[in-house]
Amino acid sequence: MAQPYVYTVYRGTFIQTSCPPDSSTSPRTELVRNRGALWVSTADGRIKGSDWQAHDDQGFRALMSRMNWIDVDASTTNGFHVEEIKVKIVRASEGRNEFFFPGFIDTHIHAPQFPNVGLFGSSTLLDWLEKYTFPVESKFGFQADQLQGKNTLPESTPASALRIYDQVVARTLSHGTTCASYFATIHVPATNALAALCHSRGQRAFIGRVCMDNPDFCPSYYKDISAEDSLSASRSTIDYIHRLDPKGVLVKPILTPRFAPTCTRAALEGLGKMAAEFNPPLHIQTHISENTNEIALVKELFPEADSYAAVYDRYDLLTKRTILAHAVHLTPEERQLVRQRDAKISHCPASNSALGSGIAPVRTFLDDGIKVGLGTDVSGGYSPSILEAVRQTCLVSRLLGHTASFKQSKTEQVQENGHADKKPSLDREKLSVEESLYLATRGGAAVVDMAADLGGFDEGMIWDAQLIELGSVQDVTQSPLSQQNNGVCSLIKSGPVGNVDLFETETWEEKIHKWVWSGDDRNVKAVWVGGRLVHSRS
Ligand SMILES: O=c1[nH]c(=O)c2nc[nH]c2[nH]1
Repeated sequence: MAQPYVYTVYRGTFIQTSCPPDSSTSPRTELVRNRGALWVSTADGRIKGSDWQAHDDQGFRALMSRMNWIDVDASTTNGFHVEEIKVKIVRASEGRNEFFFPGFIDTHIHAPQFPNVGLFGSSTLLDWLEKYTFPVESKFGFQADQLQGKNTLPESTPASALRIYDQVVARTLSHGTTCASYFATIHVPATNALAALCHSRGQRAFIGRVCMDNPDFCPSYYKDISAEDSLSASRSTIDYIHRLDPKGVLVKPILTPRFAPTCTRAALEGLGKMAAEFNPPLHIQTHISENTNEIALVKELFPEADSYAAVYDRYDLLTKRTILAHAVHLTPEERQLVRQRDAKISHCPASNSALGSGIAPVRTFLDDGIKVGLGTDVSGGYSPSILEAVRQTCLVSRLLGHTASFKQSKTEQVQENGHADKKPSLDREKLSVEESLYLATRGGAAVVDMAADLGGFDEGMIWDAQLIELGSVQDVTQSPLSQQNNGVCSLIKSGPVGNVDLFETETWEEKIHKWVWSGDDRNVKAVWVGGRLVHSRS
């Protein structure tokens, strides 16, 4: 039987990001590396302390003895003294280039679209929704005609839906995603099942039942019956999640008007009121200004509003707990409104490229003081990996300054104000690896309103973390080629992991760059959420 222990003590290298990549006046975002020990309470999963002197065996022994700790795996029952505190030790190997890194936060992902990963052809947002997305999401509940003559209750969930939800949670965990803000579907039972799966697998999650009650936009086979029905269905998932996790330790509800075109005014109004009813007010997530045809449609559907952002604001849906996905084409006035309301932006570069939506001006958001995190946006996005989102964030930021619309907006600013907002320079728009990693961790934490708890290794933060293994230089003495002579072909335990090739000529910062550009889930050796081991690569 496992022996109880008070702390888990993590030993090895810890890497995290430092200051936010906002404004030219603040210091550059950097990676911070510490070597030593950090301990986490098994009672609440929070970081209780660290000792960077304990980076070698002598320093670690000194720490163990100073703290009166005893290794639970090395101790025997009769060797234990009352005053000793039992700890479990988890070690990151130097030789294998292992390090602890904060868990990734996916601020925008559609769980039911997981079967469509990689399927989007050459569609753009509105036709993609019709052709790929609504059909796959509609299968998460039973239609009335499917129920006829069958012994199936309308409140049940198809087995295939449960399988997909289980798969998406397992897959994102394996990529180091410790927290995700999920869009589910309109179906209450399946949405509740997603919440229960995250809870049992141990992934931190925001779960949103999607509201879509506008009969003029939503397909007849996939829509809420009415605004009233939409609100009461949302309320029932909220109640369920509050019963499942009363303190919201791991799983929380999030109101999810899909986007303005799918919602009637009555539904938007009801959702804004519902968010404010709770203390603290509920989180909200939606899409905004992803695609130019979508923006034109919103203008047509809501002629009374000055802008797309103003539609949400009108119904009190722009709050400090609101996550706005995409925001590719926001106007300066909309950005100002978003900033005033302290609403947050989920940047989804893979999806924006895949659906040809455009390039979001992340540097401008940050200059404006808007908080930004990263989203995979499965399945507009083709990958469930936030590491891929980090890569794409860097890449698209290098192209932004070259686009005609970007150059045009800067020219217009000069014509209007006599100067551009910031000196237009191609380099200015570029986001570095360090900045993108910041957005994937601390940035995401701010977007889900948990900046004090997640995204780093500060004392008091929750241990949501991943153990990354880059591997080592290929050991030629172990290669099958070198062993041909004696006919032995043993398993190679040294050498690279996945696609990351190291030559030991790299600085530690360069190793991180190699991880970002060439790494994947093969490099994720273990993942913890709230101190609980929730994934390990076997
Ligand atoms: O990328 C997106 N994915 C969606 O499912 C969606 N719905 C509205 N707007 C959307 N954008």
